[in-house]
Amino acid sequence: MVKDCKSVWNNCLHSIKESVGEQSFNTWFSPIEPVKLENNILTIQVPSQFFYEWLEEHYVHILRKVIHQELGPEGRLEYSVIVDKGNEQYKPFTINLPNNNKSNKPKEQERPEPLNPFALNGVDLSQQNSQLNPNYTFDTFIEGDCNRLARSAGYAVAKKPGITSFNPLMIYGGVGLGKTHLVQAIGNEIKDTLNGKFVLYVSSEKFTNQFIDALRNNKIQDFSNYYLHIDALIIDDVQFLGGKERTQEIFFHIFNHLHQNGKQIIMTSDRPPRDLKGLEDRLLSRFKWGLTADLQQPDLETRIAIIQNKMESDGIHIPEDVIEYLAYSVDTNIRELEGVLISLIAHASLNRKEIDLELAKQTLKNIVHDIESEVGIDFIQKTVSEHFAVKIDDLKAKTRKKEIVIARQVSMYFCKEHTNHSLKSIGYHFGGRDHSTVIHAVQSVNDMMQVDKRFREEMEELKKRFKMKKV
Ligand SMILES: Nc1ncnc2c1ncn2[C@@H]1O[C@H](COP(=O)(O)OP(=O)(O)OP(=O)(O)O)[C@@H](O)[C@H]1O
Repeated sequence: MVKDCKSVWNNCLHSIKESVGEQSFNTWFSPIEPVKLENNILTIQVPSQFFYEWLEEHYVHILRKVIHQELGPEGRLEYSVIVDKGNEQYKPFTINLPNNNKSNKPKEQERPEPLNPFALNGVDLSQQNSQLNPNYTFDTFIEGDCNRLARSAGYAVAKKPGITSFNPLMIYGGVGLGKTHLVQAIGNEIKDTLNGKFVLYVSSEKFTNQFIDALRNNKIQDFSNYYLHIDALIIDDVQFLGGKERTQEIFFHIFNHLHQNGKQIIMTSDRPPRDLKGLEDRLLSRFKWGLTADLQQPDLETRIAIIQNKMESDGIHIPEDVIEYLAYSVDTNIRELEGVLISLIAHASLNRKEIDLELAKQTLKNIVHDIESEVGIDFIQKTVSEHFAVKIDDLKAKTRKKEIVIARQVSMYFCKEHTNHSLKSIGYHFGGRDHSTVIHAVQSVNDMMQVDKRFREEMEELKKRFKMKKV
């Protein structure tokens, strides 16, 4: 009896259905079309390269088994894959399923109806925007020591997406330190300079939810097609993917595809890749392929510049001493600083008052009290350096001049006494010194206070300054 491709494939499907779950069957096998059967080779048509890769990775053993069942040990399977090259027509060709390590040349196939690469869950997303906030640009992102590397790497990527070795670019840092702002600035810059590029910003949470929806609605193909057509993918808060195995799996394939095709991937995380929990090793190792750059807590000067810039762009005038007061008081993160600023402005406008130091202190008493319960390292460095008449920069420099060494040790001592910073973090704020230097400084100051009455009194005076800072 002569076998035809349809009946052979139907028999294969029958066996496959018994081995895979219903959802997987509907997602990965229902869309397949048998194309022909020649010389004991069954050719099946799959909607995309991605689809082929997925089958190859997840179902190759089942496919091989059912083909051998149907066509005997010499039976083979070939794929016909629909390939989309940007705006060109689909150009189908055939890929050989690894079987007995034989391979065939690609063959042309007709595709009845092209897929819409921008359709996701029934919605045509080509009409939607990139989810980028136009206010998050490089112009509004203030540069400081805390973000210099991340910013300049981001700028390089924005000018040549997919071309620099910073692919992927991973930006990490604590809450409210500007990760989203920076990666969106990169996205906006790519869109501005490279017209027509498809840039997408998506949070990992949204990506996960879209994937779950696609699974539920049998739209995995649309989901993957959509993501595979992106020129620059910005994915925020990847730590959120931890423990979500299936989402990681599809992200892994999307990542590989985009990377192999020279597309740019930009990610953010609240911690460095080595500390990400619940992420597969193969994904983590890819995260480290490009460049990882961190965002640190901004120093005083950067905080002042951020406030000035925001007020300028909002057309609001705030006196210098108020700006400095706010910048001193709120050294945790920029979102908090912005929150305090908004409260102050609201308070002034509701009560029809001028913004001055008094109003700032009054209005922000409660908020600032919480934040100021910890005196900042910047404030200690400033106060101590003024007291000893040395430059703040010298506290962080290598110089071993006696008066500077003392000022540095005293500053470290107060940082240890009055802040919650770890020894390591304190050392970091003093030119990257290690924790043993901080221990030594604290010990030296304690020793000096024991033997030198004048020094002890001086220290008592300084201590009051830190206490007075609390409102
Ligand atoms: N360097 C900067 N210059 C100007 N504004 C900044 C800077 N860094 C952060 N901001 C502002 O601080 C706020 C918080 O930043 P953003 O939302 O980007 O932080 P995040 O690190 O993504 O926080 P989360 O981890 O909570 O998502 C935003 O309004 C942002 O514009």
